[in-house]
Amino acid sequence: MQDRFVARITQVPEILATPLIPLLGASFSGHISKAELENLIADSGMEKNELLLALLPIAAALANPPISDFYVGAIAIGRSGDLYMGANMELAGEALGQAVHAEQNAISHAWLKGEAGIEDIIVNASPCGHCRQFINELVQGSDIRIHLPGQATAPLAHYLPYAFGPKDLNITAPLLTPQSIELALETDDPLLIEALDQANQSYAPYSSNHAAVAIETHDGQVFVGRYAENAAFNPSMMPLQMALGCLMRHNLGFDAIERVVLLESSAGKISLANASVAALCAVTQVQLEHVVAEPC
Ligand SMILES: O=c1ccn([C@H]2C[C@H](O)[C@@H](CO)O2)c(=O)[nH]1
Ligand SMILES: [Zn+2]
Repeated sequence: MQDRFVARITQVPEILATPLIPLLGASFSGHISKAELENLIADSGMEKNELLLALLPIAAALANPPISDFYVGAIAIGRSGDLYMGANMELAGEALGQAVHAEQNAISHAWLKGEAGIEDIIVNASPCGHCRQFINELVQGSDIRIHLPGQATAPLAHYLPYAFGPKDLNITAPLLTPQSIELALETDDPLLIEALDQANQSYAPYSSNHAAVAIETHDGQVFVGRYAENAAFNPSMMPLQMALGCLMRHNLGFDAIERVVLLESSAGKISLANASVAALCAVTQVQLEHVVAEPC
């Protein structure tokens, strides 16, 4: 079991901790497959919703909150039935607006793994207004079931009545709808090719700035983030933060970073370069490589 789970596992009921511990080895990064979940239900004898809430201390253990020291854990359940954990990530020394909420990290985790819909979100603290707004941007967002400790499960519409959302801006394909953008770039650099592939799956209906970040670590691993815009603009999730969230889930420190590429469209009404440089400076001295690709 990884060190970060040692203290947290004591908060998990023993009937669940026993079958869970073998999953929390070195490679665990917050993903539990549907089959693994079914085994946990069978082995623990716990009811599913009770078990999901009982997993939250493990999700919270993925957090990196150097400013607040407040650990938020979230779990998104994809249409496939797989579980995707996420936790809050704060960038020490940078503007608070550069932080990522646990719910956003869990949702982006599911998106990066190919989920085209989310059925349930489980969180250990009441989701803030910004997260409710972010969830409302998702495919069938108002129907997503929200599970909180001590509360009856209710759809997002209960937590965000009279919502503002994509439809107000005439956008009919919400976030998680598979995207197939066609940006092109002449390159044989594998990191740029990965960034291009991810940018082509990014969600930018408001600015047309299809964008992605690819991070290479010293040991050659690659972590990616796609831009995910929100109708209310400010809750949008930046690709750099999404990729840093992957590093965090994989238990890697920011000192593992070797290269960072931001690739964005030449057709965008905005650029994420300045904001990304500011966020990146907070975590590493590695310089941002900024590449612009042309729509085909
Ligand atoms: O819905 C919420 C509310 C807050 N936080 C995080 C953000 C920040 O890191 C810390 C304090 O607000 O908690 C979340 O992750 N989700
Ligand atoms: Zn929030």
